[in-house]
Amino acid sequence: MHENGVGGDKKDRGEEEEEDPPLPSVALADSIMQVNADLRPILGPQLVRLDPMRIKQLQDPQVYDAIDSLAKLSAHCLQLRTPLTTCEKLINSDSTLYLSWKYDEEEKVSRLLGFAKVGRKKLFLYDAQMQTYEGEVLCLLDFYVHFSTQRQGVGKQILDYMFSQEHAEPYQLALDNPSVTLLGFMSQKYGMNRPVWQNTNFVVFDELFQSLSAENGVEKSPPDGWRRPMTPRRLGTGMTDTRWLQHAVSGHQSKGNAMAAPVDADMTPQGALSNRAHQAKARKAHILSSKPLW
Ligand SMILES: CC(=O)SCCNC(=O)CCNC(=O)[C@H](O)C(C)(C)COP(=O)(O)OP(=O)(O)OC[C@H]1O[C@@H](n2cnc3c(N)ncnc32)[C@H](O)[C@@H]1OP(=O)(O)O
Repeated sequence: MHENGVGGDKKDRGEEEEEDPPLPSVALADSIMQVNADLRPILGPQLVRLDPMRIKQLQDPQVYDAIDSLAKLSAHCLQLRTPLTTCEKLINSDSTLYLSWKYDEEEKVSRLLGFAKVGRKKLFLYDAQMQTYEGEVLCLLDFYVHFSTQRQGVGKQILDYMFSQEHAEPYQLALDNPSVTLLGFMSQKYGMNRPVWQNTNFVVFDELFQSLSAENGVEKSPPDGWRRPMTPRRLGTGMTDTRWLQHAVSGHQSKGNAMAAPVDADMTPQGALSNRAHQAKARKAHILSSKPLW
């Protein structure tokens, strides 16, 4: 987690270039996100907002285990050694978990389908013209839908609910080191197809900066907590490219990559297997070598 709010070192996400153990089988993975109880009295609706206080109040080891297990699958999918999300970490954080789950009346079990973890972070950002911005941004820190349930609309339901609860629009969301799948999802489901990579590995969308710029010749005032330097500093040539992760992990290994979104996913085995920490380093090296910063 990035307690300093500026992206942080990827080491704290547990990213390693070591080989990971094989993915759990579908049967095992199915059983670990399942709770043999009716969680309706505990969780309430099937889309639920769990802030740290609410998670603490759950006081239900079965629910904690199920959430932790789903978060482990998320980490495994992204080739991270350590999960980004655990109930214990959540209780001691200022992040919020949005959880989708359902009760199976026939089998009398509750199943966790997916989650999104978000938090507000103070970020230092560049737009595509290398103007600098500083502000508190809603960040998507971990997002996963169980692989048996992907591409059935659950992810969109979770984010729609999250946006309504956080009173935010999709363009106001920053993505923490997103996968190609997530970039495709944001493009396809929310029309967000102009990502601006930050050297902290966060991605924001160009629309965020557009929303702050002049409209009809009138400068819009920035939202609360935002400031833009009065004299924007121009760095280098003043231009930067939209950068895509060339070899990013593209969702679950058992799923196809075809999508109707303009995302340049690498389909080679090397691309699929290489991990995001490596790409982040390569991208940073490219930025530093090709664009003089001062
Ligand atoms: C900041 C971070 O958390 S980065 C990590 C993001 N998480 C991951 O990449 C983990 C693996 N992927 C997932 O868990 C899920 O696919 C999520 C969370 C990205 C999306 O959840 P879903 O329930 O699948 O989303 P939903 O069904 O609403 O939308 C599906 C869209 O997502 C994208 N998508 C989902 N899975 C895939 C895939 N395997 N290949 C390509 N695109 C995909 C596509 O745009 C797809 O639209 P389409 O099916 O019409 O082509």
